[in-house]
Amino acid sequence: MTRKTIRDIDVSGKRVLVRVDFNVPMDQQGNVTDDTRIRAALPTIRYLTEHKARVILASHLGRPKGKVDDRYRLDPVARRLGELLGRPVVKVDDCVGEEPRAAVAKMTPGDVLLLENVRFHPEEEKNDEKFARRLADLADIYVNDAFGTAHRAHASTAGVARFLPAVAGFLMEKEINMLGGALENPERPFVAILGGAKVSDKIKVIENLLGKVDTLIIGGGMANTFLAARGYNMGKSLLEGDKVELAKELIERAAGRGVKLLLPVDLVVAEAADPDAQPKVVPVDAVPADWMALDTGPESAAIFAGEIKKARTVIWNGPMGVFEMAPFAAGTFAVARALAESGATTVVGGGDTAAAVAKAGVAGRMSHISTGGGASLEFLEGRVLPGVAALQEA
Ligand SMILES: Nc1ncnc2c1ncn2[C@@H]1O[C@H](COP(=O)(O)OP(=O)(O)OP(=O)(O)O)[C@@H](O)[C@H]1O
Ligand SMILES: O=C(O)[C@H](O)COP(=O)(O)O
Repeated sequence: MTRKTIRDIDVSGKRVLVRVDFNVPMDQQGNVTDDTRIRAALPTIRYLTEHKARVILASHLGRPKGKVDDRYRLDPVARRLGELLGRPVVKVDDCVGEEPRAAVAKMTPGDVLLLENVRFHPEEEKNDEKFARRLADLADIYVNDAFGTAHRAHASTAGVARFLPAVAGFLMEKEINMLGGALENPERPFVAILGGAKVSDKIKVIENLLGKVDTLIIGGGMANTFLAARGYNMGKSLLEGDKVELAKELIERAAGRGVKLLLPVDLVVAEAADPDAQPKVVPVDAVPADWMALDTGPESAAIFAGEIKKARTVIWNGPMGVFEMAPFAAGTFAVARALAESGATTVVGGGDTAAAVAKAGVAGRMSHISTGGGASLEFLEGRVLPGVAALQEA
């Protein structure tokens, strides 16, 4: 799945429309509270400005449902981007029509312009051809650097590529190389760790990974359904009763394929998911009827860490417990530290998992933290993302 990138084309003097994913969290006052995704797009923007392109950035923010909504305007993003670039970023109040056209006409090589939220137009999410053409009319070249939105077949992520030479930015390239490299060509042993709340979100990911990994570690809320499939009583734990049969099948499939499947052997349980709860550690066969499992226990964490340290490639999606609450964070932090110390190629996906790695203080020690939530999950399912498929093959 190799795609052409901005290195492969001449951008000098050209108007380059760059789809970025500036869908970032903001506070009530409209300040960007986490600029990770803006920083992640800087290498592409800097390369283009240094190579004298006219850089026209497009993004969505939130889900304004096809209408102008002041809460989802991109002005705070333009301010933050200007600070990070150390140069002014012109922001216009629409993404198509007269105002953007006039602003683009005024640009000189090396300038950066940010268009308004593309989702203020209902045509964006419908991947409307006319709307895609109107976006394309602003530019000579299209660059997709929005990996986080590459699983959406929208006008600015896919449709526009029909009308312009379409290549990947550096973030898109890195995401494809790191996630794709781990999946397609991993150094072995290859270990995948899945956690988070629910099995149902990640069934296709499990199925795809079972054909690729040497070891699959399952923790977090989703482990409860697997433990129930093994016959344990999970008390009041979060559990998907309708997925227990499927979990049994997946356990059998792992065995049939020679994949080592590791589930927790002990759990941190409490009467409620409460930061002031008085938790205790129990073996998996001793969850009290009125209690719930909220973290992977210390013995499990040690077993998981031992397996991770033997690995050469590790993919991780989904925390091992309710890490947002201190009494239930130890399992997740232990796994994060094991990745940091493993010496393996470590690829982390998912918004909550990325937050957990940062909270554990080891974000800088991962090989790659994906900027995609849904996009990284769909990638791990083995799907070709529409935003990637639309780009020219290398
Ligand atoms: N044992 C558990 N019981 C209940 N909830 C749990 C348990 N273990 C983990 N969780 C919850 O799972 C959530 C994270 O799961 P999710 O699958 O959404 O992760 P992610 O894929 O990294 O994040 P995102 O979906 O935001 O990209 C966390 O909020 C965490 O509290
Ligand atoms: O944050 C994300 O996952 C992406 O920006 C996509 O947003 P969406 O789920 O609203 O399409």
